[in-house]
Amino acid sequence: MTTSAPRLASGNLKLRLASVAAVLVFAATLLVTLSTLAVAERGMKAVIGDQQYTLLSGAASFMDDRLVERLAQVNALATGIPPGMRTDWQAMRPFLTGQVRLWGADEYLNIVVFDGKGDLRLSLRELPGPAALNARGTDYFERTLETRKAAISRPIRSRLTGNHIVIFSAPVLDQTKKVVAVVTASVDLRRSGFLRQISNLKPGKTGYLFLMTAEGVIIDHPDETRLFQHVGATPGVNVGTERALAGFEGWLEARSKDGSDSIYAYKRLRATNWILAARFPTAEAFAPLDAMRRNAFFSAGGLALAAGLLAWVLVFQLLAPLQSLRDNVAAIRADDAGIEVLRDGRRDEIGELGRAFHALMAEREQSERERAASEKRLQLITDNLPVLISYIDREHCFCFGNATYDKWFGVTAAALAGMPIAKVLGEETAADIYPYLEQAFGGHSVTHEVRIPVRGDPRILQATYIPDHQPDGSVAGVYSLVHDMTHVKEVEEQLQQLARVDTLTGIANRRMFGETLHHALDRARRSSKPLGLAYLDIDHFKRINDSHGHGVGDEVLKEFARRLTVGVRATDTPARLSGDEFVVIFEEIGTRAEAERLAGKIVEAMRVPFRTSAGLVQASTSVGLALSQPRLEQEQLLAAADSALYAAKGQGRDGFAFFEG
Ligand SMILES: Nc1nc2c(ncn2[C@@H]2O[C@H](COP(=O)(O)OP(=O)(O)OP(=O)(O)O)[C@@H](O)[C@H]2O)c(=O)[nH]1
Repeated sequence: MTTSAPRLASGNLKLRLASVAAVLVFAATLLVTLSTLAVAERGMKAVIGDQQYTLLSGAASFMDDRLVERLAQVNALATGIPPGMRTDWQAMRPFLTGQVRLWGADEYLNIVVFDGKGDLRLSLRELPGPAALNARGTDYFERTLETRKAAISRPIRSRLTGNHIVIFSAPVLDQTKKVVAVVTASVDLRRSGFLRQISNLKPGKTGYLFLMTAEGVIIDHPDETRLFQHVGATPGVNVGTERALAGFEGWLEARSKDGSDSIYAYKRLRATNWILAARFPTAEAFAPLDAMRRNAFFSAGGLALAAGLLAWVLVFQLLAPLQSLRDNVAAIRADDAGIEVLRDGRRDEIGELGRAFHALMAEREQSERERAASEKRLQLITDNLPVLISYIDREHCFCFGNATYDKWFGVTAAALAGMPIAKVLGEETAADIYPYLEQAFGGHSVTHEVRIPVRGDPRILQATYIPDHQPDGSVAGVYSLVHDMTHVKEVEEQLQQLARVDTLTGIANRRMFGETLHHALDRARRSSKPLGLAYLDIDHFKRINDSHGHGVGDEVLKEFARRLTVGVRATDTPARLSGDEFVVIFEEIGTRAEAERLAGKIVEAMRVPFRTSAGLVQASTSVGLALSQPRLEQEQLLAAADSALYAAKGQGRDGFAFFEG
């Protein structure tokens, strides 16, 4: 098992997953809490806003009631003036005083009566200013005159007293419904208890109510400098008030001109169309909410932290089996444990994973065993083959080699790995085989022979190089198969030798005769010394065969060849051409006489009876002689000798004849 493979990842994944789960749970809890808080805040704002508006509506209704009540009161005073008294200012005073006393209230600053032209006719209280006053041009007087109905003035700063007042006016009509007098009752807005009462409704400690006309003139405001000022007189914009002037009623959140956020509520008075407004600074309104938010934030944070921690612990525990699976796999890889530890896992997906691993590794181990066995078999075969098997890389070094290298060169397989060819086979041999190797690296299978001494014994080896082609077409290395051809070569040589020797007689056969004659003729031409050729045939050999059998015939042939061999010079070559036909090449014969002498010697030698298994056999031979000439071809020389033989036969056999060209 290899140990160079990358190590298994450490337990970071478990830690990371647990941390991610913890952070997610923490974030989710915090998010849920904060969004719930946001919803609660919105709800609370609505509650506060609605509450403000309800209170304001109550106050407005209260003011309306008071205004209408007073208007009715003044109207009742005016219409209650007896007909004879309507322009009798003197008589009117005690009447009015009596009536006002009846009301039992001190709510009016003064009751003043103007005539139809607007001139002041009667004042129940003493006026601090000039006695001559005219009401023409005032909004309440003109409106009363015009509508002949009771009216409420816009808020006014009294020219007489400097008080902030409103005036309730009612017409006094004569029988012709003409306005003959206008009764007015002035009310000090701020002292009458009319605003004071509603100011008790101010929201919180920093909130307040304010009142303005439909046109935006401030009637009541805690900041006295703004009284009777238009709202626009203070720089800045209050969106709420702008909208209220445009007709909005209800509550909203807006930024005040001083820059702080507030809840504003607006309600119009029915009697005067004035706008009663409440401002409740958000800072105070939501102070409890802020505390609540802080508390909620901390408790949510705590809760989220606890939940996150819990998630962390749970995920850590859930992943523990995965950790143990990882540890088991690591132990298996380190050979500290067998794969069996994976089999008996939990009954869940991780256990499944372990069992799947086990199955996979069992299959792997099985195929590993099979591969090892097959490799062993192959190793056994290759190591016992009388063949060198190796793989040579591009650096001309052996990558591996079989045991034959050890047997032949004394280099073990372990020592061979990485060893250069030159070191194993010798520099010279290596130089001889490099060209063939290069061809193999070029992508071609190559076979060549090489002579290498193996354990001191010169051997002829045949090497075959097979390129190891890669998928990309390159050649990574070369498989080398080398076998010893020495014995084959020897046999081959023997065979070749055999092919040149006559098997029956052991002298040269026709083939060797042809080769020898060829070379002998060359030599004869170079030395200018002619050679002689004798063509021999055993006389009536058929008869010997016929009378003694073929075996005896063979014995005669063998003896004939032997006598021929011993009867000639070492430089001469006797050969059997076929059947009972023989030839002898006499090199450097010199003369015809010499040739005839030799032929005569042969004829003589063959007359001696042949000792055979069938007893002595008498035989003789006829010889045809020819001498080579410079321009005479081999075939012509042979034909000449044959022709001479024919002549010798014709002359009665047992003798020789010379070719007479
Ligand atoms: N025993 C034996 N006989 C052979 C062999 N080769 C050829 N013969 C026989 O040798 C005889 C040769 O006969 P020929 O050369 O035609 O005639 P011959 O009887 O020698 O007569 P002449 O040549 O006219 O003197 C034939 O009968 C062949 O069958 C052989 O290897 N062994």
